[in-house]
Amino acid sequence: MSSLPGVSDTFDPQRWREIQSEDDPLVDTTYHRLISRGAADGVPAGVDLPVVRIAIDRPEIRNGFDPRTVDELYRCIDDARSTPDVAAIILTGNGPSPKDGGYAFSSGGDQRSRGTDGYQYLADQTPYGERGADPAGMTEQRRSRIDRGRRARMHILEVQRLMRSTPKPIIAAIPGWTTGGGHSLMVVCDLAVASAEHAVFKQVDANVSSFDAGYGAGLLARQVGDKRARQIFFLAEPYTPQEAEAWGVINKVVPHAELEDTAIDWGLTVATKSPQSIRMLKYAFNMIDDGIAGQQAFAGEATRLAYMTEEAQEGRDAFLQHRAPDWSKYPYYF
Ligand SMILES: CC(C)(COP(=O)(O)OP(=O)(O)OC[C@H]1O[C@@H](n2cnc3c(N)ncnc32)[C@H](O)[C@@H]1OP(=O)(O)O)[C@@H](O)C(=O)NCCC(=O)NCCSC(=O)CCC(=O)c1ccccc1C(=O)O
Repeated sequence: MSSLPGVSDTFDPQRWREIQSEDDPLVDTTYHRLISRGAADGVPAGVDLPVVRIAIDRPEIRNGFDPRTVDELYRCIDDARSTPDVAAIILTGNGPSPKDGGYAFSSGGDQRSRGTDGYQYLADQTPYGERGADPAGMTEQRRSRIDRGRRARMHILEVQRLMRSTPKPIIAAIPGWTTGGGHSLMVVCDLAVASAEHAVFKQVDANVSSFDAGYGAGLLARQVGDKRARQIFFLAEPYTPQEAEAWGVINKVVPHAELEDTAIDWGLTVATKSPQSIRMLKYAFNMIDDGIAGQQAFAGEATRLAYMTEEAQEGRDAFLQHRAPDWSKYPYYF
């Protein structure tokens, strides 16, 4: 775990305030809100800016994630998703490792926590959802079944779905190794910038008998083309940030020292755009690959837009006033 406030060598503590929960403190991740430096940001120093930074904070194991890490990622992304003045989210990995100086975005599932039916919480970790679900009088058989289901998880996939349905761009800032489930998280991010000196990509799933056959493989193929995606998975060879950029896996390679500033600049640039346009565009980009779930997300926002029209308000008012709606003012646009 990194010692705050210098959580990473590309992290500028002057630009961030920590978001922490006293009741349920984050252990495996860090969560920060961008704040103004004053004149350089055009608003008084210390004022919140519309970008957050979420980082896996397990540099000793190349930011591999276990079930608790996954719970925390979910909590942080959900908080950022539902904070109305946050426009963009940076997802990264803290580092370098205090053990050997290695950098990582994420090495994927913590293989030490992998059991026979999923990834296991350690004995001292409280599985998310444990609270309030322990009815008295439970039989031993039922308790054992529930415990087993709670303790063996595959829920990084829930994080992927949350990232996908979050109507705000998620920017991967990639300081180093990006492998396995970490590679898949990067694929699900909307934009990605990587360190020229330290980023290395390698899709190792098949080396350890795992396979992200969802977004990790399917969306990657959409991004880089079918043959290249097969190469990345079947050969599991390391590839460079320059190759990642050329193949379309990431958007840009920058000097390591500029990694987080570039991600911040992109986040702040997104924040200058129309929130409605960004929301509709993200869902539009997702829709073809997400099937009816993608259509539902886009359609929900279309419904919100429709609710803003006088025509929709006439429908609501007519119902509440026990009268027939009067559509006569509204043309059949074509
Ligand atoms: C990432 C490496 C290529 C980096 O290599 P290197 O720089 O030489 O460092 P190392 O000396 O190997 O590593 C340093 C240190 O970290 C430990 N470590 C690294 N990665 C992990 C990890 N994933 N789990 C546990 N420990 C890890 C390593 O053992 C060293 O420890 P020491 O004590 O110092 O020896 C290289 O490290 C590497 O290849 N790592 C393993 C990558 C890997 O196998 N990842 C798992 C792939 S499978 C996966 O991610 C599936 C999870 C998932 O997303 C998923 C998919 C589908 C359904 C559900 C799920 C889910 O819910 O999880």
